[in-house]
Amino acid sequence: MSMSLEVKNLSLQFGNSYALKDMSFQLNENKIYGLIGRNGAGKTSLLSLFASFREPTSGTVKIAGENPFENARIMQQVNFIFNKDYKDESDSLKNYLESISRYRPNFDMDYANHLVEKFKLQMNKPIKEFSKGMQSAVNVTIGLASRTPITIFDEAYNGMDAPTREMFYQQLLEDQLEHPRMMILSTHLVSEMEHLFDEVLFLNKGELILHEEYETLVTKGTSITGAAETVDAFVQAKKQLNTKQLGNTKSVMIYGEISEAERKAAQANGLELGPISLQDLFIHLTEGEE
Ligand SMILES: Nc1ncnc2c1ncn2[C@@H]1O[C@H](COP(=O)(O)OP(=O)(O)OP(=O)(O)O)[C@@H](O)[C@H]1O
Repeated sequence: MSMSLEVKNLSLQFGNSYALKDMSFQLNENKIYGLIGRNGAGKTSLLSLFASFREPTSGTVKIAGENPFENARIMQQVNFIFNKDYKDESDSLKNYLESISRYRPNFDMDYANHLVEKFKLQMNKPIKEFSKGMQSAVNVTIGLASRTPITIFDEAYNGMDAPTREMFYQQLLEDQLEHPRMMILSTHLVSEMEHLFDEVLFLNKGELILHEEYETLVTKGTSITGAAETVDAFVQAKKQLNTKQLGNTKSVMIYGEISEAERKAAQANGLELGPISLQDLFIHLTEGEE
């Protein structure tokens, strides 16, 4: 079964307000997608439609060509990892992992044990007694060890400290090499996660404002620095994201292709061209009036 995920003219309303507006895109198997957006942009709403937690108001989601809603065969192919509330979970981690392994056909218990050791979790302790960061490590262990063809991590790092997050990223990349699957990672932690992404989707106020390969995206963002008039002349026909000026020196972030001829002309005119980070692109492409 080919694990593509196709979204067409998708909208989701809560009452009169749109959480998602007329979105269309396609995701393909075995790639890692970064789903990036500010608070309230619609990330969880979108992911909950993939996980069949609700139905769209209009438009369609198709997974492997089928509507996933109340479709057990398709839902077995999707694993939605979110910040679950474990306050009533008195099962030990060991029992909990065993019960999950029964309905996740690719679940690898040896690998789960390896992750439990890496994350320094106690197998015999009730999950409700774990700290917040440890509960997130439990979620990540389940998400990785289940090896589900579509694995979704919705801000799965919640409460994890920096070394634990780093371990998560490293395990994810290593396991993806051996057992490729489609992964969707929603996050605000753009700078520390960007190295994971094959493709990036930016959501802003319920709209998909950009879907691009990571490598292409970062080459499209450029900072232009130099004498104010020369910078102004160069950027006037470009999409400008942010401007800073100190005396007569100006620096403008732009987004878009720059031809080799333009690059040479800019340098001949004394302008400096530099890369801008995905974090900067995120901040400046999604800012604006609230
Ligand atoms: N159950 C709900 N009822 C009403 N409105 C909702 C509901 N769930 C989400 N919304 C609204 O939909 C919009 C998108 O919310 P969503 O949780 O999808 O954003 P998000 O990008 O995941 O945000 P965050 O990064 O803060 O988790 C917000 O305006 C939110 O208030």
